[in-house]
Amino acid sequence: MTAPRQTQLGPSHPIRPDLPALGWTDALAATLPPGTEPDRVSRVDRGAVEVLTATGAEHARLAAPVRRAAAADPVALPCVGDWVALVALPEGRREVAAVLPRRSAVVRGGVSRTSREGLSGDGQGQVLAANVDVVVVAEPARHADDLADLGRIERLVALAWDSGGTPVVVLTKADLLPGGLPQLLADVGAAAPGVDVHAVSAVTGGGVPAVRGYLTGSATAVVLGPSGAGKSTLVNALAGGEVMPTQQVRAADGRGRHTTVHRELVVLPGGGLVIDTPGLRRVGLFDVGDGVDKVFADVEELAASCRFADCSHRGEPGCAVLAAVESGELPRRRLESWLHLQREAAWMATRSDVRVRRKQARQWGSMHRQMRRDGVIRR
Ligand SMILES: Nc1nc2c(ncn2[C@@H]2O[C@H](COP(=O)(O)OP(=O)(O)OP(=O)(O)O)[C@@H](O)[C@H]2O)c(=O)[nH]1
Ligand SMILES: [Zn+2]
Repeated sequence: MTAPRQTQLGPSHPIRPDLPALGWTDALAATLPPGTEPDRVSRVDRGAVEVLTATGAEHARLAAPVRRAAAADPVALPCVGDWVALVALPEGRREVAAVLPRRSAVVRGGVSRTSREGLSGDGQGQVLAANVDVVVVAEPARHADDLADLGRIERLVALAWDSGGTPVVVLTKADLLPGGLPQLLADVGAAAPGVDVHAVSAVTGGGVPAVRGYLTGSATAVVLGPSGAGKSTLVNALAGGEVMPTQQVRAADGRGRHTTVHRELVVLPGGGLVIDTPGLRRVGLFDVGDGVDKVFADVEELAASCRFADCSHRGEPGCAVLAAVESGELPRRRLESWLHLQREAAWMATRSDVRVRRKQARQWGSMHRQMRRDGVIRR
């Protein structure tokens, strides 16, 4: 967190006692437009958000400037975990006048219909969660006959690093793989160097306290992973009760929808917050930073000692990366995964317009100026 700045808040925006528990800080308070009140988005529905208040959840519409900004760039849409500035409307309802600056955001690309190699053709991104401290990458230790998908873990951990949060890999359903766990933990550790890896089981409860350990104070975690990974089950285990319906429960109620539909922010009774998300199918990189380099730090190090600085690691003489593959030190799968994600990251990085707009969306200043022009807020 940057150095908190003391601000003078008028009587129109009193800070309710529950806000710090939701993660409200002096640094955020310093960005709150005059005449507005802060709240944290717990859920997003088409064109409206649900915010957490001292007395429960409240729906709020988006003010015109927010709608316009989102039409130009979906990244500007308020998202679960966002802090928003609300203005009271005459009819007693409240409206989202601005999205406050995000200190972290999990943004995925590749969500548009026009795609090239499965990547977003128009460079638009989608914010999956905002203001998270920890990004839990949930991957089943075992799913049917398959073991955890290391490539999917590498991709999601790269996305997590680029969010500004700290990735943590959680291997779920550990009870389904009693004998093979130590080897799998070692393999996952090698696929995500420098990242904590935990095995959890909702059946035995094992590993859940370790995950809860990340959620002290007002820390916020988001759980990402494929459908059926056990994300909602994990959120319930963390909350110590059925706050999110799981696939099992949804199947039992016979309503036909077995997966989580909304991203939702859950306040944990013992402190901390966790965001449950629907299963992810395709996740493109978007806000490309050094996430891929971090996930493949070991391969980057090897590549630094290739004979040619521009080695493509495809067969040049003196290639240290291929030598490591041949000696068995580096799995070929990991080399392919690295090359693939590097290509994708390079392609996204050429979309400079994306980076510029992304930065704008992070900065609330432009939206604030627009709101003043539109008379949504005074001063
Ligand atoms: N054996 C075992 N089954 C589990 C465990 N965790 C979850 N499951 C089961 O796996 C299924 C999927 O769990 P969910 O929590 O609904 O999965 P999800 O990741 O939230 O799925 P989506 O909502 O579709 O994204 C359910 O039938 C759970 O009972 C576990 O630790 N062990
Ligand atoms: Zn090489």
